[in-house]
Amino acid sequence: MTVSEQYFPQEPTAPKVVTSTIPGPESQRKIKELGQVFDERHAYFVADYTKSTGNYIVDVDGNVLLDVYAQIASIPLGYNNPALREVAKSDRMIRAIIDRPAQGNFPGADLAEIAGDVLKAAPKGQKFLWSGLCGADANELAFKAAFMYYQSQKRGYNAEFSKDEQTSVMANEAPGAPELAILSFENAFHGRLFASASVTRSKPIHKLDLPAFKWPKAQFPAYQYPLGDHEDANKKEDARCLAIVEDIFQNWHAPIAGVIIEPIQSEGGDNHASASFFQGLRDITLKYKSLLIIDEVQTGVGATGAFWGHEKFNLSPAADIVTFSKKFQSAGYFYNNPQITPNQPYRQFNTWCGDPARMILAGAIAKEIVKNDLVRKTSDVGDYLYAELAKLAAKYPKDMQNLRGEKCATFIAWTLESGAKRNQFLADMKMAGVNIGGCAEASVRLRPTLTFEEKHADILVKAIDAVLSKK
Ligand SMILES: O=C(O)CCC(=O)C(=O)O
Ligand SMILES: NCCCC(=O)O
Repeated sequence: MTVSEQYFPQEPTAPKVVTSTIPGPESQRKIKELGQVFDERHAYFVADYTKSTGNYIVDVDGNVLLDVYAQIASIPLGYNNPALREVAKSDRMIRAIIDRPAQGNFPGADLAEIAGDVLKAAPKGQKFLWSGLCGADANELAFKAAFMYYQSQKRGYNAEFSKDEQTSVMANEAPGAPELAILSFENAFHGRLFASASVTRSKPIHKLDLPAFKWPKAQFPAYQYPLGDHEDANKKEDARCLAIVEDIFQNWHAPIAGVIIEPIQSEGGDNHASASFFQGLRDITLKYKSLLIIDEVQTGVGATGAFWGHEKFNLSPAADIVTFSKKFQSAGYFYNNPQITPNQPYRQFNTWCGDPARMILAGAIAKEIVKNDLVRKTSDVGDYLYAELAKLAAKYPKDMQNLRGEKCATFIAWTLESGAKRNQFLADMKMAGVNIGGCAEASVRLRPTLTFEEKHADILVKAIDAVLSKK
C-alpha cells in the first residue's frame, strides 16, 4: 500500500466536476453571503473541508478537484490526515488551544519538549528556534534579530545601551534607531507587513500605498532554459548578479545587516539559482559581516526534494537564520549563533511568542514525514512528473515555456505566453478537475502535498494535456 492509500483509504480515485462553472451556484451564493461580513473578492470557490480528503479538495457544490495548489503551498500531508487528526485530539493539543499560554512569561512544562520536536527537523547546522505566527511575521522577526545582532557586534554583546541611544530611539532617530538595511532581490516575495513588504519585490499590488523602508535590491539570476543547453550563459548570469550584490555592499549608504533570499523564488515566478550562486552570496555576507537569512516559508518541509530547499546547496558555513511557515503550520526562525539571541530579554518578545498548538503540529508533521520517508518519495514522484511534463512541453511549446524544477521534487513551474492565457488555463484546469495555482505574471506552479503520488501525477498530466489540446 502506498502512503496515500494508508492515510486515505477513502480518497477519491478521480476528480469529479458536477457544475458548469466553478464557482458553481452554491459557491456563488455562499461567496455573496460571505461578502456581507468579509472581503470575499479573492475566493475562487467555497470549500467543504469536512469532505476534502488527501489530495482532493471538495467544494460546496460537490465538485471534487485534485488539489495541486494545496492552500497556497501549505497543506503538508493531505486534507483530513488521520495522523494529524489524532494529534489534534490529544490532551496536550486541547490544553494548548484553550489555555493558550503567554509562552515567554509562563512557558508550559512541556515547551522545551515541543520546541525540541520542531528543532529535530531544523536544517543542518541550526540549533535554536524562535517562534512567530506566519511567514511575514517570521521574516520580520528575523530582521529584528539581524539588526540587534549587527548593533550588538558593533557595541559589544554585553555592553550597555548609551543614554543617547535610549533617548533618540524614543524619537525614532539614530543612534537608538539606526539606519540599517536588509538587502533583497528583484521578484522576491517575503510577505506583506511593513518590513516584509519592503523586501518583497514581485508585484506592486502587494505594497502600494504602504510607507516603505528604502532598502536596496539586487538582481536574482534569470536563467536560460533548458539549463543543460545554457551552462556558460547561466554561469555568467550568476557572476553578474553576485557582482551587483558586492557593489551594493560597497556603495550602499547604510550598513546592510542582513540579506534575505528564497532558495527558489516562489510567488515571484519559481525562479531558480544555482548552488554556486548561493555559495557566492554566502561568501559575500561573510566578507561584509552581514547575516544570510534564508526564507524557507514556501520551499521548506519537503517540497523541493530536501527537507529544506537550501540544504541542497550545502552552504558552508550554514546560513545564519532560516525562516519557516506554510507546510510546517507553525512559523518562526532557526539559527545557530547564540549571539543572535538578543543581548537582553524583552527585545524579541510579545504576548504569545508563537503558538504551542501550531508547534505541536509542526513536530507531528516532521515526525510523519520522516516515518514515511516522504522527502524521498516526493522527490521520486517529482522526477516522474517532470519527465511527463517535459513531454507535454515538447508538444505545447508556447503554453509550457521554461519548464523548471527538474530534480526539485514536485516544485515545478512553467510559463505561458501572457497573463490572460495563464489565467484562462487555471480556470480551464478547474473545469477539468484540477485546482492549480499561478505565480508571477504568466506562470503556473505546482504545489501539491507530500502525499501526491504517481497516480495523482497521471491525472494531472492528462488534465493538462486535455486543456492544452483544446486551445
Ligand atoms: O499572496 C500572499 O500573500 C501569499 C503569497 C505566497 O506565499 C505565494 O503566493 O506564494
Ligand atoms: N500570491 C497568491 C495570491 C493568490 C492568487 O493570486 O491567486
